[in-house]
Amino acid sequence: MEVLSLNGSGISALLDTPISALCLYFVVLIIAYFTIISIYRVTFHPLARYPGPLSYKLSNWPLIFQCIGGNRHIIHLQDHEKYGSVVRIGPNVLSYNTETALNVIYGGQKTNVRKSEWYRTIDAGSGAFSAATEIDKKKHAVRRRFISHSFSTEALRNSEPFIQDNVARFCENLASKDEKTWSEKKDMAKWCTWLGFDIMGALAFGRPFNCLESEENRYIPTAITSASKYMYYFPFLPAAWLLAPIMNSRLMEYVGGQSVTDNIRLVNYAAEQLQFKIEQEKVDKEKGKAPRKDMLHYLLNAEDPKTGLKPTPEELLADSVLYLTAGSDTVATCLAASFFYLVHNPSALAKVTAEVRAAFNSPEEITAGKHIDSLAYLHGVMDETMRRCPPKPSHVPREVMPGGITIDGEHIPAGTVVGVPAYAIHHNPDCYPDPWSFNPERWIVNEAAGVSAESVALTNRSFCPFSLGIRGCIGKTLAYMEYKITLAHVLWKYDIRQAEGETVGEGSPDLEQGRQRVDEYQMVDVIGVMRSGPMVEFKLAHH
Ligand code: HEM
Repeated sequence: MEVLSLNGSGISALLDTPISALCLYFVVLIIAYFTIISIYRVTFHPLARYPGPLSYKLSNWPLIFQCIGGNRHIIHLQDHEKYGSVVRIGPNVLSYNTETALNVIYGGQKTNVRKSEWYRTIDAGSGAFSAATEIDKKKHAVRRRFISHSFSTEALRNSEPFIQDNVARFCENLASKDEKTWSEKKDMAKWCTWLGFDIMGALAFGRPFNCLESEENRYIPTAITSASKYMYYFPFLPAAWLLAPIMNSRLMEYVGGQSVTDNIRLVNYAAEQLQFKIEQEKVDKEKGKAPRKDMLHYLLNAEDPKTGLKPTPEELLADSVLYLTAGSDTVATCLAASFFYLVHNPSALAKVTAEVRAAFNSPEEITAGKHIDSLAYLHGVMDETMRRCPPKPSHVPREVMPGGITIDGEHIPAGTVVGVPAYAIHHNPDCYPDPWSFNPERWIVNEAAGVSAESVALTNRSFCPFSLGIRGCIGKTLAYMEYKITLAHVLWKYDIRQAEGETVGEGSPDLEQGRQRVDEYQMVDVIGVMRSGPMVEFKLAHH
């Protein structure tokens, strides 16, 4: 009774307090809370001794603005240039740019990290984690086994005709059949995007998206990059995981604008493709017809041999979105960037063209396999492009698990988020001497030209466009296959050049710091990459 009466008097005292005084108490409480947190973060926090700008140590808001601004990769690089090989880029986040850190954080199967909380909200619109966003290591192992069927040797073999067919359409659309004249200029960012998307439509869902010929579905690749922007910054918002259930709601659309709308359109589009594929499989089965063996076929029929589990409908949707996004835009970025670097580096263009034309007598000979794999300069061009323009240029963040890990000789406590931004390490002169030159030769051992086996080994050890280890890209072999078949076909068939007077895709002295190199392909970092140009002309080659 006494307690009740005390509470009663406490409540009545509270009710008697004027609103203005209550507001004041509230404001004082909030200020006190943030002051204490801020002091803790810069003094007693376990990461307090790591260098970095004060604003990064206090909150994640600088990261949020970097994601929205599209310059995160440039800022990471500048921070490393200023503060050294390890920088505190958020209250709880460390960024590294050494090859040793890269291999400790991502490399080994047993590395003591997992994907960070940042991944938790990305697939909220699908109602389940995708294989790429599942944080729990055991659950991820099951999901990886599900999707691995889509990337098996058999699946890759089945993929090649779909790739060849789309590459042939790509080549036909690039130039007229009149061999005497140069074609109209083409914006290769757009054309490579449409190609990447058409290939993924055929490979994943068995459905022609026809972006190379028709406007109808071209809004989807645009929606992918726009939606990425939203998914990029959203997880850094305070209590983002609480907002996850309403991530794709009308309210968020109202607050977050076009990129939220595009995220909804993307998920709906993937759901439609998935439904189409499910029905197609049903009809084929009823008719006793062999199913079309595309990536979704393998996923729909996946069963984990260890647990007997099958993907749930929500997981199928999340992985459909994943295939659509991870598989199309990445390869498209690399292709467009290769065209940029080739037309800006005539000697590299001449060498790779000569290599491809000497290797094949006709386009029909350009197939996946040992012969194309042996073209060292073509590989050098692809790897050098991905070094300069990694399609995921910033952190793919990992959280240290209980027990901590040791990075570059220092113990990092559990709960810390760590990562190596690809763009920063790919331009670290300790790993890549003369990092701002486009130099495919650095990937090819040639003692006479001063490229030693050790330097090529370091070049490879520091290379991470696909990330590494058990959470690295499962589509890497497929991506290389698409990439090299496309480049080889175009270079075999056409002479190419940058359209006269065109600068689309280049940096400029008028732009902000980090975007001033004219010969660097400009990326807007939105998890993936938004890009424009180069503007390229084509002419049939003489054989
Ligand atoms: C040049 C092209 C590509 C690049 C640079 C690339 C890059 C990456 C990177 C960096 C990751 C790790 C992401 C993270 O940790 O957050 C990743 C994961 C993944 N990629 Fe790729 N990717 C490419 C092409 C593809 C293709 C063609 C596919 C096919 C659909 C694909 C499917 C995946 C999947 C399913 C994962 C998640 C793997 C897992 O967590 O187990 N990627 N990719």
